[in-house]
Amino acid sequence: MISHEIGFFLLQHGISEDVCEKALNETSQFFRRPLSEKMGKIDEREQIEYAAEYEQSHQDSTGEMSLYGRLRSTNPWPDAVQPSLRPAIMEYVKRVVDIADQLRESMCLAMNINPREVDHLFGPFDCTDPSFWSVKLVSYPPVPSHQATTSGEPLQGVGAHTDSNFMTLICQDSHSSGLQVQHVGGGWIDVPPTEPSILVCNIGELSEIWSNGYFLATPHRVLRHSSNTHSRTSIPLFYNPKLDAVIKPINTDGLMWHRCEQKQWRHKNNKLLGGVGVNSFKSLARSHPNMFQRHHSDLRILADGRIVRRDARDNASFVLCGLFVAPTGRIGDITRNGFINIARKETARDVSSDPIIYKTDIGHESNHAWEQELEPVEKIVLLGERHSGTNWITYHLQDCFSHGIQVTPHYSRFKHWFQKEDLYRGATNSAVVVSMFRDPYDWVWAMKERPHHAHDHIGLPWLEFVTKPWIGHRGPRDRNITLVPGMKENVTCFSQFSFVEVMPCSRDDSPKRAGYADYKYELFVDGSERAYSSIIDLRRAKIVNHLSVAQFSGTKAFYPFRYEDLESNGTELLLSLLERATGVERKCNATEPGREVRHKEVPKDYVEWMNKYGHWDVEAQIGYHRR
Ligand SMILES: O=C(O)CCC(=O)C(=O)O
Ligand SMILES: [Fe+2]
Repeated sequence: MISHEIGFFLLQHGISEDVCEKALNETSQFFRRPLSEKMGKIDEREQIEYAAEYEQSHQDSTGEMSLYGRLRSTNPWPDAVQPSLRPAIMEYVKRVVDIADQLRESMCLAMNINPREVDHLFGPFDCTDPSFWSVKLVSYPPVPSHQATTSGEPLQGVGAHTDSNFMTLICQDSHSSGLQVQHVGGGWIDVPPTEPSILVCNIGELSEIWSNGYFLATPHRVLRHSSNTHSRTSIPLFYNPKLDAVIKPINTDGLMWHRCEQKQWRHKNNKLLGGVGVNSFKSLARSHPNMFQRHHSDLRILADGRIVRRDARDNASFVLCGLFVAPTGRIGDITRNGFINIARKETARDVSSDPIIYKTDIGHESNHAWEQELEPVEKIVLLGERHSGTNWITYHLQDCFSHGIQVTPHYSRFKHWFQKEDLYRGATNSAVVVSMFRDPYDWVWAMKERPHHAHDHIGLPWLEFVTKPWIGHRGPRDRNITLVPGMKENVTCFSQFSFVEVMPCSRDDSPKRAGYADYKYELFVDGSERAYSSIIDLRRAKIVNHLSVAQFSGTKAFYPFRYEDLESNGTELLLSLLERATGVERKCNATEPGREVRHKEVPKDYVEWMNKYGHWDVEAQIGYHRR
């Protein structure tokens, strides 16, 4: 066995080739059916998943059903549209599970242990408590010509991941390629298309736990090559011990091998879980977060992969896989804790009330979740406009977390500015973002008193300040840019703004003024070179923009907070959310609750003006209302 560095190998299996071929043919026939029959929609890959069937739900010894016990269910086969699918796949599963049983014996022998010592962890195929296998029928559509890049770069089929189960055996397409395995150096090795007489085998995380690292779960991915003219079909069989089995490391003292370093991509929160049931349930929740949320709305997954019942606080708001999901499904629902729920776009289609995925599903969603699982959280980012308490919180968070993770006021741009998803793509792959807001009456007044960056607004009486268009002027450098044809369109200004997004564009046109920083006015985010008509409109756009950061692909968790709540409730909630999301333990004390926030003393007619002209629909999304 050579699975210490790369847990992948090809196996000449000896089952009748007919069995694999039939299963592959039935699978590709199924995926050629019209969408209505497949009950899904095409994305990077289409998949349909079946698992070991159980007669009835299982009660554990305490009389209460374990949470993962919900996995015990039956499979809805598409017998009505393709009756030949079920027997072909079940025959395949049975034969491949048998091979997996034999491989498991070989693994025991390789580690000098008696195979009979682990028999109790696995169950015969046809019994009431079988080994918990699952099988995926997968089809990766070819790259459509309009998506093909000129360089022929492949598209993603499945992002890099390790399998969480014990061992995976795959009968795959003999024509179309795509599967790749990562070697310890980080590069990728192609698995060539293989004949049906071959099974591609790979070690899963449970084997890694069991063998104490002797066998390694190895990252792999699937690419969609534009050279593939047909869909690539594959049928991974995920072999597992019994659902109730708990896998513990064996004693490997007598074994000699070169132990690989823990891979960098394994985030410390992505713990290897030895319980087969909890591990499988975690995998389901992470691969299909939306569906999990829909069918198990009383549960939630913690950052470390454990699934628990919600407690009272979570009824207000919770984080699933780094996404904010509103229990009410509404956007901008403010909770007592002072943070808002933002419902992420739903990409999953509805499934029946069946608690487990046995229907065609969308690959995209699961790919995304896998990537999240593999990428460590890189940084805590703090965003917020001027005068929103961001400095205080940045220092506090640096104090608490810098020993374990970077805390920074920069995301795609510095904290105050409009954020843009496609800037620095790749540079920030996984950030936990804290976005701060301040009471609109106090914020506008504070800006009036000290308009950082907005030098043309210094020293104005309040009415003039709030009604003056939010616009600056360009300088000689900017004017030169406009004189050169094509330059304005191509130039990049400071903070990665384009020319039409900021005034001025050139750093030389942006003088500093003591106490007011450099001169800079942001224009409309839509690139029309229009200015916001006042600070109120700028504020509205900024709130919308900073909330949209929750949807950025690099945002793994998003916590909007009102400055006033942090002051009066203390920072305990924020710190515990960040600990959960990053896995880094704080080295500081939360601030004490009970600090009174004193609002600014402002004239009555200013309040009336704000009541009349503030954008209260958007303010309500972050929990601010008319006085
Ligand atoms: O399609 C394949 O060949 C592999 C798919 C895979 O890695 C998975 O579903 O875990
Ligand atoms: Fe896999």
